[in-house]
Amino acid sequence: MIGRTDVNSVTNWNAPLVWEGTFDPVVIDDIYRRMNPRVAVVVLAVGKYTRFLKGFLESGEKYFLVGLRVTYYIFTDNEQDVPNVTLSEGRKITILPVPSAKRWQDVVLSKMKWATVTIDKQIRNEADYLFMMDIDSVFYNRFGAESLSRMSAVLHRAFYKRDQFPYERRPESKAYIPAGEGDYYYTAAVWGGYLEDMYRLVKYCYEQSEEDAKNNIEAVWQEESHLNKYFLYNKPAKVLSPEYLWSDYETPGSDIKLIRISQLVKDYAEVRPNGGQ
Ligand SMILES: CC(=O)N[C@H]1[C@@H](OP(=O)(O)OP(=O)(O)OC[C@H]2O[C@@H](n3ccc(=O)[nH]c3=O)[C@H](O)[C@@H]2O)O[C@H](CO)[C@H](O)[C@@H]1O
Ligand SMILES: [Mn+2]
Repeated sequence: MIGRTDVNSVTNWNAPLVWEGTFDPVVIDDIYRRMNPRVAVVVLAVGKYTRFLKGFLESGEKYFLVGLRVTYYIFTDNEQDVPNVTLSEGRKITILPVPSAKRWQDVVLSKMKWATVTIDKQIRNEADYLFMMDIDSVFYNRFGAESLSRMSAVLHRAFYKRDQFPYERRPESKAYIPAGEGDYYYTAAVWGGYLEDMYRLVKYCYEQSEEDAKNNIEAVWQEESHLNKYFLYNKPAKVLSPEYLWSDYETPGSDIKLIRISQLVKDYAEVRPNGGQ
């Protein structure tokens, strides 16, 4: 392995910043397969978003933590639409019913509530690591054990080359970050870590957004704004490059050697209950 000289492979707080070429997949896989951790993946598929389940699960079986134990926790208001996907050994699906919603904003915020409640009730006894993921995504390449840590966050592809970030700037919101602060902007569409650390964080996002709701305010990027505030003051143990969440809307530059997951192109107005971006 030669390493990389065209990108930073460490953050300014000395956490690893993971890019293709900065780790040896064979060595990492060997270490983690011996430890054999149980990994939970929490996804919501509410309303028309059940259409994304098939592609997500089938590609996940090909590329996501292959050889490790994975349970997909699918929160949906439409159980009948969950496809029958053949899973590899040691992997399973758990379906959890949630109510339908009138606003997409309520769905994305409710991720934090359902994750908190279900970790308490069930997942705590079934997993060592937990990932939160958007369902409108497909795996294109290896997303392996190099992604695991106490807390791993993914750089948002639209902001990793910038120094201006779309944080919540209204002091009235719990997600408020003052101007001039902040080192990175992370996506809320993929993040993961040790079960108990993730529990603390999803609960934090849930409670902060509840506080905001009481004060009649909603953070500019919903749960993503609260997540970014948490990570500003509680640095992730590992940062994953935008390889770990790209988007089919955009062609990557030469620093992205491969795309591991990508968000699909979708008709926002058609797929969301209340339309809109
Ligand atoms: C790449 C990225 O940064 N993505 C973020 C961005 O995503 P997107 O604009 O891609 O949001 P989105 O429409 O994918 O919604 C996020 C997720 O919520 C679920 N869902 C949403 C609506 C619905 O009617 N039914 C349903 O199941 C589903 O799992 C979906 O993947 O903005 C969202 C809201 O601020 C979240 O922060 C996402 O993580
Ligand atoms: Mn999405």
